[in-house]
Amino acid sequence: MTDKDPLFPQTGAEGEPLLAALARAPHEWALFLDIDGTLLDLAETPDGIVVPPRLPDVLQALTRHLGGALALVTGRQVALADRLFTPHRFPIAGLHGAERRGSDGTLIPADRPPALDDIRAELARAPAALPGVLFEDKGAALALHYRQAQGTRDRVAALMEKQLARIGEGWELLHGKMVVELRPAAKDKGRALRAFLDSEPFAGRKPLAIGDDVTDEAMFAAANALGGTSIRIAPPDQDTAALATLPTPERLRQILEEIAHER
Ligand SMILES: O=P(O)(O)OC[C@H]1O[C@H](O[C@H]2O[C@H](CO)[C@@H](O)[C@H](O)[C@H]2O)[C@H](O)[C@@H](O)[C@@H]1O
Repeated sequence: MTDKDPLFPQTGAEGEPLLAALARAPHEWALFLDIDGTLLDLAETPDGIVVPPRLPDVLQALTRHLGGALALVTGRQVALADRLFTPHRFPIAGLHGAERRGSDGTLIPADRPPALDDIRAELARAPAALPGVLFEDKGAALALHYRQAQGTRDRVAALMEKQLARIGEGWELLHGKMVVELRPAAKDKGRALRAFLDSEPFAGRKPLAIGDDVTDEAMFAAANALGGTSIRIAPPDQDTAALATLPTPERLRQILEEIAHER
């Protein structure tokens, strides 16, 4: 093991043994899965993602093996994620934890203050001034993507800083993968994971959190602190709180499918 920043204790360990441990004792574990860059390959645009045809059924089979203790934890809206994995609906935290639906099926929505509407209108005009930038309206959160206009990163960040100053307390900017998002600050993926573990059928299980991005770090830290573990889809030398890595979403999907078929 090399000396690491204490904030980022990852050892370069591979994630596969952790998933093997979950496969051996599914009644002991709760599985928390990010979507973009983790279950799904990243795409050039938010709408460009492709859900491999077998994936929804694989997740459904895993949910059964885990006694229902599988949740999606995503920056997407819950409604959008439901469409991705139709016909199945999973327990889920959306908008990076700002909205959440537990296994009883009740959605706790995110607050959507009227002040957000003026900002929505301004950000919707941004692509006209910044060609290649995409505006994503997520209802209670707003995002500007610059994957197709990487030279605009600083201008996108400055425009989003301006919106943050307008809306004031209780909001934050998240800098994800070629995206800047304005979202409610009070809830994050770590708090969402903790809320799932306070309820059935997650309670009493060890969390395994899998994500790929800086926005997943709170979830990794929570899983580690609660006696569980975490995997980041990233190169082995990535600075992260996750305790292990896997190289690609494709490898993760292969392993999940193997576990689903083994059972
Ligand atoms: O928490 P996640 O499920 O990982 O969602 C994070 C964000 O994912 C999406 O944006 C990212 O994926 C896009 C499609 O691959 C890509 O084009 C973009 O550059 C990425 O940032 C989504 O659009 C966001 O709303 C999510 O917050």
